Amino acid sequence: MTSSPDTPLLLKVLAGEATPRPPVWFMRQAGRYLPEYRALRATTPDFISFCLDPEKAAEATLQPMRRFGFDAAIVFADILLIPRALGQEVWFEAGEGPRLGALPPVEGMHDLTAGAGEALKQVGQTLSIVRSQLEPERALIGFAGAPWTVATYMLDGAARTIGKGERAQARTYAYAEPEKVAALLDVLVEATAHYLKMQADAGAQVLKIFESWAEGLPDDLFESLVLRPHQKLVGRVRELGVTVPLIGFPRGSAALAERYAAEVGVQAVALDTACPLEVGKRVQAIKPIQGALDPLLLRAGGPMLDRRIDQLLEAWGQGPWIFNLGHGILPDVPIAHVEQVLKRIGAQ
Ligand SMILES: Cc1c2[nH]c(c1CCC(=O)O)Cc1[nH]c(c(CCC(=O)O)c1C)Cc1[nH]c(c(CCC(=O)O)c1C)Cc1[nH]c(c(C)c1CCC(=O)O)C2
Repeated sequence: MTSSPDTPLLLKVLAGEATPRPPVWFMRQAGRYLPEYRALRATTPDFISFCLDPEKAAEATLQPMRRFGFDAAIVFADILLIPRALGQEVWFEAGEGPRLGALPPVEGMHDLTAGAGEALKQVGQTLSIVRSQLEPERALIGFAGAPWTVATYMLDGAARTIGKGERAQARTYAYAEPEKVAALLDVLVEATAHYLKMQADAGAQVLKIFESWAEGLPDDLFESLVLRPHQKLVGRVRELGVTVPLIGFPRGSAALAERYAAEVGVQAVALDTACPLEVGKRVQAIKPIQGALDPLLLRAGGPMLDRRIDQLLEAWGQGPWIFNLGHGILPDVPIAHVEQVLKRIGAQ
């Protein structure tokens, strides 16, 4: 099917159409590197309350679109809204990141299946506001954390290791209490499927699944904690009638990325910074890829930045590819470096 001139580049790539340049958006493109974000954020210091204020969250989503004209907007929200909606306390310590209260018993968790639950309806409102203000040629992305990544936060709770690469506590549970962890993942699959459906109904044209903690897993755990739950989630999302394309991001698992691409029914695979160009090419032979500029190179800028963009264009530019970072943008990235990238790609 050929698309209209208004069809966003991102949707064209995800549908397998050739495009004159890769679509560009950045993970965490809304956020602290933007002075306008810092000013808006200061009006609601509590981060969760900010995420659940549809007017403010929509404004934060649109800020980077106005400034840079990225090809896609990603709704301003957080993966930790799901544990909160399920009944676990979530808060953010200034300068330290997320903290979670005691894990409620799986049987007692709130049911999110009816319209994704009251605790998340604001995210749908944010999406509707953004869609009504976004030009038709820009895509709107909704998202959720993948079951294992969200589970690591739920299991690690207030532990000091939270947010560290090892996810030591959660992984120990995965070995010591496999049935309990499997039951938690099943609850998350179901809740997340309904949450993603609600987002598609509210105007999200693409949905991204963030598996930020796929890193460092031995292959048997990768299978039980990542591959199988992603397959279940994709299956449930489709059963619920969602037709929009899905992007999976199994961060830190380049060695297993081809398997992920072949075995999980997402439409595209997002690759992280450490994924070799050769591996990206092999994944690209299976389905469209997204990635994977080093966020630290974006911070550094200069000729090395141009050189790497050229390398990425050379390696991946002929196939279906969405230009992005390998992980989130850092708060101290100079705005001029973002502009440098967009110019080099031909997007500005
Ligand atoms: C693991 C994870 C989280 N949240 C998210 C992930 C997966 C992506 C990844 O791996 O980075 C996803 C996320 N979080 C946020 C977005 C918004 C949309 C966008 O990408 O612009 C998205 C897509 C806003 C946010 N989420 C958060 C901020 C910063 C908080 C602030 O503005 O005060 C933003 C803009 C807070 C957050 N939220 C989370 C952490 C660990 C932190 C603290 C770290 C930090 O401060 O950067 C959990």
